[in-house]
Formats: sequence, C-alpha cells, structure tokens
Amino acid sequence: MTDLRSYVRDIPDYPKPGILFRDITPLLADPDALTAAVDAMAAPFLDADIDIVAAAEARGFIFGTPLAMRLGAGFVPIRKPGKLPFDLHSFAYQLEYGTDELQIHVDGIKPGQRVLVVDDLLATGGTVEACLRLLEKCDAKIVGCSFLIHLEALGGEARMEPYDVHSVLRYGGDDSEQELSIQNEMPGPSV
Ligand SMILES: O=P(O)(O)OC[C@H]1O[C@H](OP(=O)(O)OP(=O)(O)O)[C@H](O)[C@@H]1O
Ligand SMILES: Nc1ncnc2[nH]cnc12
Repeated sequence: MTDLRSYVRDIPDYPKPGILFRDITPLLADPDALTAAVDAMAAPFLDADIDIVAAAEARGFIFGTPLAMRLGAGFVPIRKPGKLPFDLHSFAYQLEYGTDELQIHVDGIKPGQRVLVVDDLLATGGTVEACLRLLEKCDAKIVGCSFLIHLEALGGEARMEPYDVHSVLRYGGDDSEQELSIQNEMPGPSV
C-alpha cells in the first residue's frame, strides 16, 4: 500500500516565515502515488451519483478532473476573475489585506445536479467556502467535499457546515502556527 504521507514534502517558512508548506509535487510526480491519491479521494463517493465535480484553480483542477472521470461525472471549473468568458456568478471573500473573488459560469451546473467539491488542501476554509456559496447560487445539490490534505488546526471544517468533509491525509496540532491561509500570506504589504 502506498504511504501517501511520505510523498508530501514539508517546506518550513514558505511562502513566509511561520508557514509550513505541504508540497504535493513529489506525490504528483509518482504514478502510483497519484493514482492512490485520486482513488482515496473518490472512494467514499463512488456510489453517490455525482453529476459534477467542481474545483477551484489551480491545484483543485489537478485532482478535480481525474476524480470526475473516476466518478463518471462532468467537471466545472471555478476560476479567478477575468478567466471565464460567459455569464457569471461571483463571490468575493475577505483576505487579510483586501478581498479575493472566485467565479463560476451561471449555466455550469443545472439546479439540483449533485455536486462534489474537490481541492488538494483544506486550510482556513476560505477557498472552499467561496466555492460552496457559488454552488448554492447555482442551486446545486452539494453532496460533500473531498480533499487530499486537511490541516485540522486551522479550523476550515467549521466554515463548511453543514456539508460533509472527506480528507485522505490529516495533519494535526503541528500546524497550529499557521493562522492564515497561504492566499493571505502571498506577497502583499508588510506590516
Ligand atoms: O483553506 P484555504 O485557507 O482557503 O487554503 C486552501 C487553498 O490554498 C491553496 O490554493 P492557493 O490559493 O494557494 O492557490 P493555487 O491553487 O493556485 O496554488 C490550496 O490549493 C487551496 O485551494
Ligand atoms: N500550509 C499549506 N501548504 C500548502 N498549501 C497551502 N494552502 C494553504 N495553506 C497551505
């Protein structure tokens, strides 16, 4: 059995001091580990009649598309502003230094379609919460969310209620120093 955790590389102090970055590129580069990760993320949902897998760019796309194929579902991208060409639903959300925004095509998901939300990693939950609000605007039936990695100390699960969370690798208290999402920590004004 593949020990997926051994393929996740820890990078201290990236992208800023105090952040322990969970680097999945070694896992992506290994065919067996990649297949095992996709299988494990899909497993609870094989009989869930998923119509659509939805995922946010960029790392969400890496897992979203193979999961959709594994589940016999379609794939709908959730993107940053300026990337989707048709009519849109938008959701702006708060970051430490301003706001960010995600968007989905208004016709990407039909009302009542059964949707699984996928991402590589759950940290503060800001990204997945934005995805959930967009899917609610589409009147989707949200079946649950599947992550490869869950940084439990950051409390993201609370922002996803009442939806079910499935994660393959859980990291506990050693992430407690990370109080902000990587998005929040990306280059910005220093204080
Ligand atoms: O739970 P959160 O605090 O929102 O953090 C999790 C998000 O952070 C990462 O994406 P990032 O915004 O770094 O962008 P990327 O996928 O383009 O690398 C990751 O892929 C998740 O989408
Ligand atoms: N600690 C972390 N490692 C990798 N990606 C992240 N996205 C948010 N927090 C992260």
